[in-house]
Amino acid sequence: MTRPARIPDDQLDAQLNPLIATGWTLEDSRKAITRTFRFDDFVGAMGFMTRAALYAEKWDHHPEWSNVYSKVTVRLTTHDADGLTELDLRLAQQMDALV
Ligand SMILES: C[C@H](O)[C@H](O)[C@H]1CNC2=NC(N)=NC(=O)C2=N1
Repeated sequence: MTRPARIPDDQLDAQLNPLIATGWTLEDSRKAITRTFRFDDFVGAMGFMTRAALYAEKWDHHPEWSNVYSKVTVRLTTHDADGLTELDLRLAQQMDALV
């Protein structure tokens, strides 16, 4: 399968703007974005992870994430491209749409 290329650095800020607005932050030398999602309880957090996981599988693009009770911390990057690609932006947008 063809993997998307890393988004050129001079285009990154413009493309990330809508995600920065919802709480994503750029990290790791501009190679990853992270956001912490907070829910009412563990069931809310697990429901989010379960729904997001279906998109991760469908798009063959998987988050790095951790869960502590009602909190889910997500880090998105494309390992194959060693940086951010459109797949990360798409998954981030989808996660935003789930909350
Ligand atoms: C073989 C398989 O398509 C690859 O390993 C996929 C799976 N999921 C992935 N997820 C992420 N976040 N980055 C990748 O490079 C990646 N590669």
